[in-house]
Amino acid sequence: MNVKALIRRAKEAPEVKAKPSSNDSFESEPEALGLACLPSPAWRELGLRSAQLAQEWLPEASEAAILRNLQRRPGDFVALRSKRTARFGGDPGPPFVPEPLPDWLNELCAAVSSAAGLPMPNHVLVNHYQPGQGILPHTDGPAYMPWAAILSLGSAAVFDFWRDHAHAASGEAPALSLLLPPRSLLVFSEEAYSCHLHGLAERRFDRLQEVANPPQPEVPASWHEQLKDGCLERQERYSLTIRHVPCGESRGCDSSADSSPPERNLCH
Ligand SMILES: O=C(O)CCC(=O)C(=O)O
Ligand SMILES: [Fe+2]
Repeated sequence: MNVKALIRRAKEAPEVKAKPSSNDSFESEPEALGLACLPSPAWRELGLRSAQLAQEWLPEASEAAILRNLQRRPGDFVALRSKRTARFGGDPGPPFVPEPLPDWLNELCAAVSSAAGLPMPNHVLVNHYQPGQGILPHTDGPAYMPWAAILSLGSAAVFDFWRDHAHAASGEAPALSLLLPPRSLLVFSEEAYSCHLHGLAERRFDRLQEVANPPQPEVPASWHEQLKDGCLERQERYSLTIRHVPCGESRGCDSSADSSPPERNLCH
């Protein structure tokens, strides 16, 4: 049978909904994260103005709850060449087509907003990487307010900043390499957001010697199995890129929430 016939037959067949088994969590409600009273984070600025990192920001129980919430909804993800992604909050456009965030992501966004002193985020992109996968150097662009918060879950990975496209293509060392441990929150804005590129190399091992923030005073005992000759082996990692899509009249959505970034040239 050819492909057209297979498609016709699939369309004509009655829709059969898979019945979840009793231990299947697909139908269960997403969990709250318990983030109401997080202590103020200890931010560290690490070699690049307007980039700061809070290590051990998220409690382990909240990390586990986020991962369970994401694993409950495999249909939210699309597979790309080098990762899987799930988008919450709508198409950033333009035009921005806002969609409400699920309650547990609103809870996370409120905690990020209060920890980093940022406006309430309205958009979350989840990236799911297997060991060896990464994301090419890029900027997040003008669709968002000029800041991003990245929450890492499941594995540490090294996150690089590059001065510009020529630098990223030059084969030289990045302007800054940061170790993002699981449960850390990276926030970057202004120059670091608008001028620099950022990305994660597609490799299985990250060299700890090359990062601006090697583990202090020593590598945590729970990482020892992944540590070989000063290199840390990546595990499966999720990152949540938490941002705010401005919602001005010109973008075709609620102007009362207008928070378009001012036009400023920050790059030298
Ligand atoms: O996974 C990461 O840490 C980076 C994600 C990122 O740069 C993005 O979503 O734009
Ligand atoms: Fe990005």
